[in-house]
Amino acid sequence: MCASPLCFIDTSTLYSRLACSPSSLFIWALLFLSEPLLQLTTLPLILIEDLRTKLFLCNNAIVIRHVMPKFLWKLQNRMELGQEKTLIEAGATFDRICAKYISAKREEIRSQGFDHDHSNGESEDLLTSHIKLDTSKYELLKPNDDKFLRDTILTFIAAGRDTISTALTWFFGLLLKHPYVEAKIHQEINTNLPKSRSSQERPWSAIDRKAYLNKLVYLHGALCEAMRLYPPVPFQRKSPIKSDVLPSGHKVDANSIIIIPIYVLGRMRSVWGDDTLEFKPERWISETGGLRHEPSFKFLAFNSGPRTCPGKHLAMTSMKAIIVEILQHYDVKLIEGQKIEPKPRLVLQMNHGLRVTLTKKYSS
Ligand code: HEM
Repeated sequence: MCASPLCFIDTSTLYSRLACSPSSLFIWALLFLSEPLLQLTTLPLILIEDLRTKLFLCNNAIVIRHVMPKFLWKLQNRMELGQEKTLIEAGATFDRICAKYISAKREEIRSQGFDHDHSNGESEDLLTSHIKLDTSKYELLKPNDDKFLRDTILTFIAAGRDTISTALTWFFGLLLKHPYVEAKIHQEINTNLPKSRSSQERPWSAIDRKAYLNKLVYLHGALCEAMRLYPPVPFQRKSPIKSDVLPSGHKVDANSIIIIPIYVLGRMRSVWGDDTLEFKPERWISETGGLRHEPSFKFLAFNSGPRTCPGKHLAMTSMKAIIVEILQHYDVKLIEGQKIEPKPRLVLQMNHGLRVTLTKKYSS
C-alpha cells in the first residue's frame, strides 16, 4: 500500500548530499570493514555542508581552467578575480576544515595508542590508516605532513562525491523511463534479498550484505549501462611526457593535450552495436545469467590501465546499496514535463537536475 507522495525532490542534490554525508559513509563503513583503506573519513555534518557548497563551485571553476588560456587564469588567480577567486576561497575553507579534522584525528590516535588493535572487527578509517602509514615501506608518502593528508582527503572526497551522485541521478532518470527494467530489478531484489529482519534477529553483517548485493547481477548491469550512456567523468585529458606514436599511428608531441571523449566512445555503433543508444541492461548479462565481462578499455567509465579508478568496487557496491534501500522503501516517479539533458562539465551532471516524487511504501 502506498501513501500520498512524501515529497518532490531534485535527486542530483539529494545524492550529492548523501554521497558526502556521514550516513552514507556509515553505509560504506558497514560494507567495507574488510577494505579499510577505501573507507572515507567521517567529517562532522556542519563542515560537510560548507564543503559541499564550495566543492560545487570548484567544479565550474576547474572546467573554466580547461578552456581559458593559461596566462589569463593565472593572471586572474594572482589578482584574485572571477572563478579563481572562488577557487582561492574554496581552498581556504577546505584547509580550515581539514586542519581541524587532522589535528583531532592525530589527538584521537595519540589517546588510543598508535598500535590500537582492530582485530575485533572495529574498522579503521582512511585518514587513520594514512597517519599510521609505515614510512619505511612507503617512502614517498608523508603521514607527518598535514598537507599530504589534506590532499589525500581532497582526492577521495572529490573523486567519490560527484561521480556517485551523478551516476545515481542518471541511473534513476533512465530507470524511471523503462518500467520493464524497474520491474526486473524489483524482482531480482525480492528474490535475492531477505525481507527486513525483526529487532530480535542479529543485524546483517557487512559480509552478509556485500554477498546479497553481489547477487544483484541485473542491477549491476543496469548501473553499468547507465554509466555507459552517461559516464560521470565524460572526458579525460592526458598529455605524453615525451613524444610518442599512438597504436593508431598518430604522432603525438610531448606535452600535447589529448582529450579522450568517454561519452562519445560509450555511444559508438562500431563499439556497442546498432542498438547503442538504447538503455539495455541485458547487454551486460551473459547467456548463463552471469555478468558479461566488458574490458575496461571498452567500458571506460572508471578509466583503464594503471590509473583505473581505485574506488570502482566501492562505488558499485555503495550505489547498489543506496538503490536497493530506495527501491525497497519508496515508490519513485518521474515528474512529467521536465527536460532531461546533460550539462557538459568535468562531471556530467543533469542540466536541470532530476525531479521525482517519493512515496513511502508501507508493508500491509
Ligand atoms: C560512479 C563512481 C565513480 C566513477 C565513475 C569514477 C571514475 C573515475 C575515473 C574515470 C577516474 C580517472 C580520472 C583520470 O585519470 O582522468 C577516477 C580516478 C580516481 N577515482 Fe574514481 N570514480 C568513481 C568513484 C570513486 C570513489 C567512490 C572513490 C574513492 C572513494 C574514487 C577514487 C578515485 C581516485 C583516488 C582516483 C585517482 C586515481 C589516480 O589518479 O590514479 N572514485 N575515477
